[in-house]
Amino acid sequence: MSFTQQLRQKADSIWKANHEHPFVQEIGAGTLDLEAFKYYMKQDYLYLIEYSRVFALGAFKAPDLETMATFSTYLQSTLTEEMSLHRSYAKRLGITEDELEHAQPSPTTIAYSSYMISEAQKGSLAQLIAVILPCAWSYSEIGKKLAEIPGASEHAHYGEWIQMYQDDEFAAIAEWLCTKLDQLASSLNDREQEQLETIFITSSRFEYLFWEMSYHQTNWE
Ligand SMILES: Cc1ncc(CN)c(N)n1
Repeated sequence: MSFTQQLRQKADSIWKANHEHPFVQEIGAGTLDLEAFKYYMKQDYLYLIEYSRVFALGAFKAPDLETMATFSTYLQSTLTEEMSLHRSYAKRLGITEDELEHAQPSPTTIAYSSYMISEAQKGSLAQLIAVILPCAWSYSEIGKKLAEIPGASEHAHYGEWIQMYQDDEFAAIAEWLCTKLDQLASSLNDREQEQLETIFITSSRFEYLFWEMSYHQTNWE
């Protein structure tokens, strides 16, 4: 079993909880409260700005031009394709651009984004990948699962969200990150591999907290 498959297995109970979270389930059923979705969109936009910075740091830390170019491609696709999904939803749901870019980040958004940026800045390229891998990979898994529900991808509100994350082009990001991390981990000792596992599990837990925060629309007050 590859290193990243082992990580996935170790985080399985957290990932199951993410898949089963009411926010995710109700997107699939088309019954999610639209106010919770709007709240999520705003917080996720802020999160994606920081997530993009991690791809920029990946390009900076890349050991070769091919790796640098791929990080740069995914930086670009997050800023344009993934975040235009949010911009398009915002327009449709009556959220102004100013509201989208300047929403008050919730404690969970701050904690998760700061954790990502901190690990990416202080750590190796392998640590940087371990911190963003659950983001790319779990959304791809969730998108593909929800797309199996008849009619879910055509839902008036949530269909577009499912279509974005079930796409093979989106899945390619996680696949590439897995390949890179498997290569990098193969030359690491047990202690360094355990460090990557801790980071991967922490990000997986933050993914859960992000669904929770969105479902309950929690912020400072
Ligand atoms: C919180 C979170 N995690 C991951 C993704 C997928 N890029 C996202 N949009 N938002």
